[in-house]
Amino acid sequence: MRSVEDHLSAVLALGERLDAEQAPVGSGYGRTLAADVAAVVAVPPFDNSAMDGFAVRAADLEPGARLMVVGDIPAGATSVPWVGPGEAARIMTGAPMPTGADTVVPVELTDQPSGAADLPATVEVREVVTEGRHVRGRGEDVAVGDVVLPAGLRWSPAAASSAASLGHGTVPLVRRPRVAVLATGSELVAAGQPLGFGQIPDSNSILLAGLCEGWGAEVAMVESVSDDPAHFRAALARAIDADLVLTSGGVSVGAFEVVRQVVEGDISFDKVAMQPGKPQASGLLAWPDGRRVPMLGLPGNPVSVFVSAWVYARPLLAKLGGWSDAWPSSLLPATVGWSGPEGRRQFVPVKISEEGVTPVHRLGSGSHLVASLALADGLAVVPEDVTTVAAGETVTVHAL
Ligand SMILES: Nc1nc2c(c(=O)[nH]1)N[C@H]1C(S)=C(S)[C@@H](COP(=O)(O)OP(=O)(O)OC[C@H]3O[C@@H](n4cnc5c(N)ncnc54)[C@H](O)[C@@H]3O)O[C@H]1N2
Ligand code: MOO
Repeated sequence: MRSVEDHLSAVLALGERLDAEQAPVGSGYGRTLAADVAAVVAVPPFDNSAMDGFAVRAADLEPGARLMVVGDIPAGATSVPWVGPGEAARIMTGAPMPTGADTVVPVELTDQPSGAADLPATVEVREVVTEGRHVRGRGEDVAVGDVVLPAGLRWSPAAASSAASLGHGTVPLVRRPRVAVLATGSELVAAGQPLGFGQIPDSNSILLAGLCEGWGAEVAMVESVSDDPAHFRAALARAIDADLVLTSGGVSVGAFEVVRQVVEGDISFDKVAMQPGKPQASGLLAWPDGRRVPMLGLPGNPVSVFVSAWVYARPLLAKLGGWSDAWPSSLLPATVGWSGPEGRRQFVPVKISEEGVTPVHRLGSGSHLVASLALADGLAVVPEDVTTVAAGETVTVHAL
């Protein structure tokens, strides 16, 4: 049997980071910045006032000083007056500093009323401030040419606002990986539809599509197909634009394993030393146009799908999309004991609480226990050579 690490290496070898394209700064959240972004304008772009008040010369300031008001400077003003000795200009927050002035006295420290008021002829300074106070200098945050956003940054609203402030309208973002999800099984019925004998609701396609979207991929196609090879072949042909094809089911050793029947050869079928998730298919699909596209064939059992997606699909998508595949873990005590298989790494969906971790189902890591998955906020990992976990023992737990 293949180790989890060996299978992960094989999976990660299937793809490279996708190309980047220029995208408007206010779009593409979750995608990865492909190149360093430097400031093309200074931040702030000009000396401006940090307060509503009066721009003055510090040399004129003393309690009770009365200054001549020579102009009004709202934010957005395209010209500014000259402020000479003994003079002041009314100025608003964000407005450009007038030449001659070096300091701003907030309106509250003068004899003038706050709020909408006519421009006064003179202003009396009641409280003195130090030279340069309340002036935001050009480039004091960032100078032109400074690299502020490093390549590899995951795009976010904060990054977008920063890029806009640095003078950019577009930035190079790695293309979002497009995923095609194909759930196989003749027993599958769409969610909410009545079940005939032997039928079950298709939950895997919903699970995989949602997980991939949450990790930052674009789900380009979600289909449920029967175990008829012709149906599966036709569905695969519709997935031709995907960067990753994810299937569920049909990879084991039964008589009607549709995924195996259609793609074995290009795709390899392996037994991986993990539970759940033992049968795994992976490889490059060969499209008629000559392109080779990664495919992961996950086992059909719902918990196997969940675990396999977290352990293999998530890092491969991270590699395609250019973002980090870090998966934080911590050591936490088990609140109850459980057992696991010998020679296979066990992944147990758990609930994390103050006391420690508790399997979300009394049957532990059983691969068909789909209903309680929703309660899991962690995946406990029990090493291959450990077959029992006792209450109070610590286990490694990944956050979900
Ligand atoms: N003789 C052996 N039989 C099996 C072995 C083995 O080693 N020898 N391995 C078992 C393990 S472990 C797993 S996991 C499964 C994987 O089988 P498949 O990937 O071929 O999956 P299916 O047989 O198609 O389905 C398994 C199970 O999951 C249900 N299922 C499938 N698709 C969905 C879906 N979209 N939504 C909800 N549930 C789904 C399906 O009805 C089956 O109950 O093989 C074991 N057998
Ligand atoms: O390995 Mo299967 O994935 O136990 O259920």
